[in-house]
Amino acid sequence: MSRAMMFSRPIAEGRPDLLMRREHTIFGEDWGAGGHALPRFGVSSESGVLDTVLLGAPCHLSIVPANSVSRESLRNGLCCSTRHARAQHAMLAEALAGCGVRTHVVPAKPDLPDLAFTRDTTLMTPWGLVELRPAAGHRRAEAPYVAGIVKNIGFPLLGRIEEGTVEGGDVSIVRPGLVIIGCSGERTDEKGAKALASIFERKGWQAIVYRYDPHFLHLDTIFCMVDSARALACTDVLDDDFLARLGALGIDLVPVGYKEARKLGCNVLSLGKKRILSTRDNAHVNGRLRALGYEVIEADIGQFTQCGGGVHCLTMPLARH
Ligand SMILES: NC(=[NH2+])NCCC[C@H](N)C(=O)O
Repeated sequence: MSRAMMFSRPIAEGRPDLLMRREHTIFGEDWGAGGHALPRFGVSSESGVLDTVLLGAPCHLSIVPANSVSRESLRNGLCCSTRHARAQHAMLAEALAGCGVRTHVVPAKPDLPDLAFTRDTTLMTPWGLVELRPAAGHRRAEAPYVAGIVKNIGFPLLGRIEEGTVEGGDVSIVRPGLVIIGCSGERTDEKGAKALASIFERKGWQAIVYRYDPHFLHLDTIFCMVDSARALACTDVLDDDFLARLGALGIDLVPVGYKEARKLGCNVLSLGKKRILSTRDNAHVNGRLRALGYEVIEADIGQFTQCGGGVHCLTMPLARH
């Protein structure tokens, strides 16, 4: 699909009110004479070249005992330094910018301690942004807040999840036409998974719902695409039927151990063109990726991993080529 198609077609589909402007649509931010600028948007895979990403300011980050990793951090007496978190986050943003990725940052809000984990509250699809429905009580208010900011920047909203609960860490847009939705029953539940699946199915996509144990916070802590046909996978944890299904879908798996997954070793962000943004603490996983020919860019994000989230959780792609 040409770049122009990729970004212009969904605009018309997601925003019927913009149909009339379709003829002015040129790839990028140019709407032609008299039109409003609409940023590049649309994500149809986890590994297309990353153009634009959403980050959230971590000024009020704290370790909320809402997942197994963060509870362990608290047991071990760890705590957050917001100064340190901000410095690490700035480095992450710099690493992205250094790779040619545009970033938008959602401003911090005192009552939203996990706002930096932008992955979970909204989801950019090929057709526009979906406001998700977090299950975690302390994260519920993030979704409308973040969706409002993204809309104000100029990105089109496709809709919102109104039934059940869905968090974006459970969504893997594997490749055009195929999405996998993790469902632990705690963060993403059956109703929410179904509601999100139907958005994709209505567009002719296959949506696979994978049920797993809620000990693991989100699917992206145990399974993460690094390429159109390769994923990091905590193979000891993922069940055999699912592993077989991934194999049948032509997805090659790079095994990641349970302890590495707890350190968010699976939780990487593909920048496309065999470039992976990963956590500095996961030397073993990074080494394996390098041996497979990937360029691995390491980010020191210890302040965030102790809260249970890694690079994938801290980033929500808004546009990929
Ligand atoms: N996509 C992810 N895995 N996000 C991690 C979010 C971590 C956050 N502390 C929470 O419990 O909600």
